[in-house]
Amino acid sequence: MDADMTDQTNAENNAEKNADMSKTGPAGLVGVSTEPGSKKPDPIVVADNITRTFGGLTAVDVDHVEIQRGAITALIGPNGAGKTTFFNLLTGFDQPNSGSWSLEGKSLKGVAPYKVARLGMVRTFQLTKVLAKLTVIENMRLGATGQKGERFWTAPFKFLWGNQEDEVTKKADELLARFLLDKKREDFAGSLSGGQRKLLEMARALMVDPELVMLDEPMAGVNPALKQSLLGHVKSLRDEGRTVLFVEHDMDMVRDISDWVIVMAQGKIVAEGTPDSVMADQRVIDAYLGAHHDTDLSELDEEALEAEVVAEIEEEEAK
Ligand SMILES: Nc1ncnc2c1ncn2[C@@H]1O[C@H](COP(=O)(O)OP(=O)(O)OP(=O)(O)O)[C@@H](O)[C@H]1O
Repeated sequence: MDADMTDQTNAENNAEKNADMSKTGPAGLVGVSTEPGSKKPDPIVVADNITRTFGGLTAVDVDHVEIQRGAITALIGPNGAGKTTFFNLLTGFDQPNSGSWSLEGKSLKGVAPYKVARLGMVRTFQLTKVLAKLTVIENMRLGATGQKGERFWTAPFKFLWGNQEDEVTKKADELLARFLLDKKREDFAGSLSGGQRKLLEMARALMVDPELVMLDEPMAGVNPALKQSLLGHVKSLRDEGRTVLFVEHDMDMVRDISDWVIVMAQGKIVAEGTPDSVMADQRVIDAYLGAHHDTDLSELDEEALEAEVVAEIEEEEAK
C-alpha cells in the first residue's frame, strides 16, 4: 500500500472513530427517543423482560432498558417502585424470575456478584456495606477482590494475592487520597460519618477499575458539605470515561448531574429523558403523586401549582 493510500485509510479509520465517539456519552443522547425502553446509540447495559416477584407482588417488570455508555443515568421513582431490586438483579445479588441482561454484550445471567464486579460492573448500597471492624485501608484492599464477604477476607487473602499485595495497597492509597480519606487510613470504618462511608464505598468500588459504577442512593444521610464533594466525584467518574447509573430521591442531585433519567413505578419503566423533560412529564408527576411520595417532591408540586396559578391568571386576564 502506498503512503497516500495509508493516509487515506488512517483518515477513514479516524473518521469512523470520531463518528463512534459522537455516539458515546452524553453527546450520544441528543435526539434519543424518550419512550420507555428507548434504544441508545452506545448501550453498555441492555436488559430484556426482567421480572421479579415476591409472593404475589411483582417488584420488577421491565420489558426493555438500555443504559448509555459514558453517561450519568439516574434511576428515579417512588418508594417501592423496584429500583433497588432492579439493581440487585443486574449485579447478581438477586435472581429474576425471567429475563436476560448483558454488560458489553456479555450475558450476566447467573453470574455471581464478585464476578460481575470483575467484569466491570460494581455497585454501592443504600445502607453502606463498609466493614465496620476493619480499617479504612483494609476495606479498600477488600474491594480489589470484587466485593467478597468478610469471611473471605480473614485468612486466605495474602496467599491469594501474593506479590499483588503491594500493587493493591498502592492503588488503595491513591484512591484514598483522591477521596480525601487518606487521613482516616488506619481508622476503623465504623468510626466514619455516614458521608465518609459513602465516599469509602465509592472509592472501594473503584478498586476493580469498573466500566460501570452503580450507586444506590449516594446522597442519603450525607451532610450538605460532603454532598458537594460526592457530586464532584460522581462527575469525575464520567469525565474519566466511566458509566454511572444511580438511584436517588434527591431531585437536586438528579437535576444537577444526570445526562439521562429513567423513571420506574410499580416495577415498570414509565418514562425516560433528559432531567428537564422527565420532571415535566405528566407520567412522572402521576407516578410520584399517585404513590404519595414522601421525600423531595416539592419541585414537582411547585411546578404543577405554578402552572395552575398561571392558567388562572390568564383566564382572569382573558375576561
Ligand atoms: N426481599 C424481599 N421480600 C419481599 N418483598 C420485597 C423484597 N425486596 C423488595 N420487596 C418489595 O418489592 C418492592 C420494590 O422494592 P424496592 O426496594 O426495590 O423499591 P425501591 O424503588 O428501591 O424503593 P425505595 O426508593 O424505597 O428504596 C417493594 O414493594 C418491596 O416491599
